[in-house]
Amino acid sequence: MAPAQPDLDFTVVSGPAVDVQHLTHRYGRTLALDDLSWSADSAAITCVLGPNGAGKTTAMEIAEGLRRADGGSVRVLDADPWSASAEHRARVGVMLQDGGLPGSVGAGRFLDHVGRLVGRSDRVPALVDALDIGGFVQTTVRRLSGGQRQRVALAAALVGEPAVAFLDEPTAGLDPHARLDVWDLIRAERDRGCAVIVTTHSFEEAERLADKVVVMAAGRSVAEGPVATIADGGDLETAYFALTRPGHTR
Ligand SMILES: Nc1ncnc2c1ncn2[C@@H]1O[C@H](COP(=O)(O)OP(=O)(O)OP(=O)(O)O)[C@@H](O)[C@H]1O
Repeated sequence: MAPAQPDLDFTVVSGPAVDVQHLTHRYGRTLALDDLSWSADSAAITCVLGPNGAGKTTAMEIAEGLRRADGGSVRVLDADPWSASAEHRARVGVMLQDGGLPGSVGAGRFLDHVGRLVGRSDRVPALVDALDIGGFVQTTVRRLSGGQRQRVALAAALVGEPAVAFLDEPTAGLDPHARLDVWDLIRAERDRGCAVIVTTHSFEEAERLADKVVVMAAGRSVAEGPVATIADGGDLETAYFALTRPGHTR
């Protein structure tokens, strides 16, 4: 459960940390988002589930301020992420699906660089420890395994102690130990007050982590709520298949 009193000051934010309302987005003739609405609270983990192509990454990119929606609105920490200030962006952590890390830089050097950039070098050692990065800090990013690279990308997303963190499939391809480390870290971020938004294809991950689940299909939200509410006495997997089968409507 989320703690009642997070230790960060979020007094400037009223309502949800992330509020997506009636978003639409097209890529040419592909309708990627079709009247999508959902929200995510501070001090809570929101897991976004949905089939390939459901629009999860598109919605995240819009909320991160990397892409502009065709219609609808998105508010992150009470600001429009597309036109938000540098100060706002510094409060938002982003872990992209393909990492976006510089290949020729050592993992430790890269994290040190990001830590200095956001003025939180002090956070780097704890993240290196929590994600078991110590064994490969000297290795250049391009020589890291996929799972190691992912852990570095996650550390980089969290080093600034963000108020909102968007994590796109943070545990995909990780070994079971690393996955537990990442889950513990995500819970710790939630417990200090962060709104953590995680896209995943893992029912186990959603069941173990989520304070709230958003199920997307064909560019829309087809269910939103705690796992127990969505599963409705059954399991999440069964509910998911019923909600996301082709032709399903709310
Ligand atoms: N840059 C792009 N150009 C054209 N079409 C795109 C682009 N990005 C996404 N799409 C299309 O938009 C739709 C939504 O894609 P998106 O990547 O948002 O889905 P997703 O739910 O994140 O999928 P996955 O689970 O595979 O990561 C898909 O039909 C996809 O082919």
